Amino acid sequence: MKITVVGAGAVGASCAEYIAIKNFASEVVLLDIKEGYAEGKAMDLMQTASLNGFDTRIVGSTNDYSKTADSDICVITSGIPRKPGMTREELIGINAGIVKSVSASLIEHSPNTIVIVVSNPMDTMTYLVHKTTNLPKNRIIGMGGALDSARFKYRLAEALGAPISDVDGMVIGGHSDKGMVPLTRLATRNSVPVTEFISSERLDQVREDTKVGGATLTKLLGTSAWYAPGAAVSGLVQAIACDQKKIFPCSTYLEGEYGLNDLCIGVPVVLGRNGIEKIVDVDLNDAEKAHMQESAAGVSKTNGLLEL
Ligand SMILES: NC(=O)C1=CN([C@@H]2O[C@H](COP(=O)(O)OP(=O)(O)OC[C@H]3O[C@@H](n4cnc5c(N)ncnc54)[C@H](O)[C@@H]3O)[C@@H](O)[C@H]2O)C=CC1
Ligand SMILES: O=C([O-])CC(=O)C(=O)O
Repeated sequence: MKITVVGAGAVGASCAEYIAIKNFASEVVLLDIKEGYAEGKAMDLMQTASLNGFDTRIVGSTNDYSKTADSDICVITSGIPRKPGMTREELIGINAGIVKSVSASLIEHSPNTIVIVVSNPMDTMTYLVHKTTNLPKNRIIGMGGALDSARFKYRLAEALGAPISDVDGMVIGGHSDKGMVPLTRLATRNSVPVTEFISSERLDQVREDTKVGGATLTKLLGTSAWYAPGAAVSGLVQAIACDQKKIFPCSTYLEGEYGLNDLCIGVPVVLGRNGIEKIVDVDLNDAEKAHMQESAAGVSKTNGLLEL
């Protein structure tokens, strides 16, 4: 199993590290445009192999796509991150050009690959890959909901005073400060609805804290987060590589599902060897449907800024 990660920055390197530590891939190619940077990160990571007990070979490349040839899965993290006070949508001007050229180069060398898009604004970048490449839609996956759901579980556990392993919950919708739809109604603590344990006011606070999860970290760090994003990507990569058939909320191209059309947005999907193997239809109530519609309107507005 060969995996390429483009962008050897904070998220790309974290992603390569988690993939290697999980030890399911034979090779990870890290590629960056900055001279020597990916080679340096790859060497540093390889020097953790005997310490962390993995056999995955991590190879660095300065913009040489021949090294990525025949990758089973390609992850795109190249592009600029936001600074405190910015929205993800403000990154579109620079990142659209990067994602368009990187995806074309990747597919030229790995025509059968599955692409995971991470660069922001992620739903719009996923849509861009859908519109500008000939990959089938099951092989274009946007990562956002897996991370947002992990943050939701962190906030739920905090509010419940429970271990994170006891809580379950999912965030669908757009990967943006306003567009996320944390499904509080369906969140559980060991199968019991969380509403049995906390007030609706506290649950509203969990929802709001989850939605601004990325912005909160960006304010603290001066740039956006990387550990949880890297771990979330590695979860998707593993589900595909190991044909796990796990459900994650991912950004995918919708054609009528959830009443939405012609956009990529986060909905639950089954991930396996063929990428997105099924879109799971969750029965939403009227308020949740309205939040999804609002979220979709925001994503479509950003998509409208693309020069396609
Ligand atoms: N979807 C999600 O949940 C998340 C998305 N992100 C996004 O991921 C992206 C990367 O974030 P970080 O790793 O923190 O940024 P970073 O600045 O640490 O790394 C980005 C890397 O991309 C490289 N790069 C730029 N143009 C390139 C090109 N044409 N070809 C190859 N490499 C190129 C840069 O040299 C840099 O090393 C940002 O757009 C950020 O907003 C970050 C966290 C979560
Ligand atoms: O907040 C950001 O800009 C990066 C990101 O998407 C996240 O961490 O959720």
